[in-house]
Amino acid sequence: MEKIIEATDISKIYGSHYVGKNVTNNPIADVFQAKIAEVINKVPTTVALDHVDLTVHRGDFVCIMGPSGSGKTTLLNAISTIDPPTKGKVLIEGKNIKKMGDIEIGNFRHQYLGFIFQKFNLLENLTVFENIAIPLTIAKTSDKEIETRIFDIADKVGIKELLDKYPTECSGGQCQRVAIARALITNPKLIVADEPTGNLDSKNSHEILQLLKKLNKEEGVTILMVTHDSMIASYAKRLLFIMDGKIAQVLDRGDMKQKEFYHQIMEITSHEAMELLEDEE
Ligand SMILES: Nc1ncnc2c1ncn2[C@@H]1O[C@H](COP(=O)(O)OP(=O)(O)OP(=O)(O)O)[C@@H](O)[C@H]1O
Repeated sequence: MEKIIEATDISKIYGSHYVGKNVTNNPIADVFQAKIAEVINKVPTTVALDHVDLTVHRGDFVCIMGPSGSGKTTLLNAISTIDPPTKGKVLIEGKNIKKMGDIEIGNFRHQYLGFIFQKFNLLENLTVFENIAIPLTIAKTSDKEIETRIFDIADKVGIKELLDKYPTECSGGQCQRVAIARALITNPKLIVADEPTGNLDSKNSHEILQLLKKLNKEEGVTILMVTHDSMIASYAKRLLFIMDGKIAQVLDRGDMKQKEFYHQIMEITSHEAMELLEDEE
């Protein structure tokens, strides 16, 4: 199967160690540099990702779960060009993202990736139509094509009647559908979703996941999603549990029914929760 993402041995270290180099031949500058090193090195380093390997194939629906601070968002950002890893290699469609310049990264994101965030990130002074059109306008797509594509995608995600409204006139669930339409409008190879239902109630969360599932099944859209919610995670085909920056466990759904998969996920997450509880006296 075709590989969309191949991340090999990636690590992310925040607050890296700085060594002042006495290369200036200027004693005042050298003292100044040593002082800077001293201050910077007081900031503790965090190993947010620790030698992680991850491969995502075309048509996958992968979910990343794990406790708060375990490195879920860092992993998502590291493999989606938002914040590259400190060490290791990330290939998207065979292209090494570390070797790209800013302009190339911008074009690459536009061409290959669609982002969905918890906070929707819609522009409030633009209509729903205009919000979805943003990526196409930037790519100088003709007005006629923009219209055709927006009507098509609006139909697929169920927001045809909202196109003339402003985001402030839409509900949370509707706003997330708009954000999904905007993410899909360029036909990206990969949808990257960070807690896409974090701002929604459970009914809307399930509707959004049904939509993502349908897009994955019927349109072959590849999805990589972070969630802390076991029920939401049970929509995925593969689950990665991350712990202290490492992939601690991988769970494949295979032929399992969603309920059965959910029970397996619950078993793992409740075990984690149990470890946080103190024994009774
Ligand atoms: N920009 C940053 N600078 C320094 N440390 C950071 C930065 N971003 C994240 N971290 C640290 O890296 C670790 C992983 O953070 P990350 O946001 O990936 O966790 P997470 O699993 O997504 O957490 P949550 O579920 O709470 O959103 C944490 O210890 C966090 O404090």
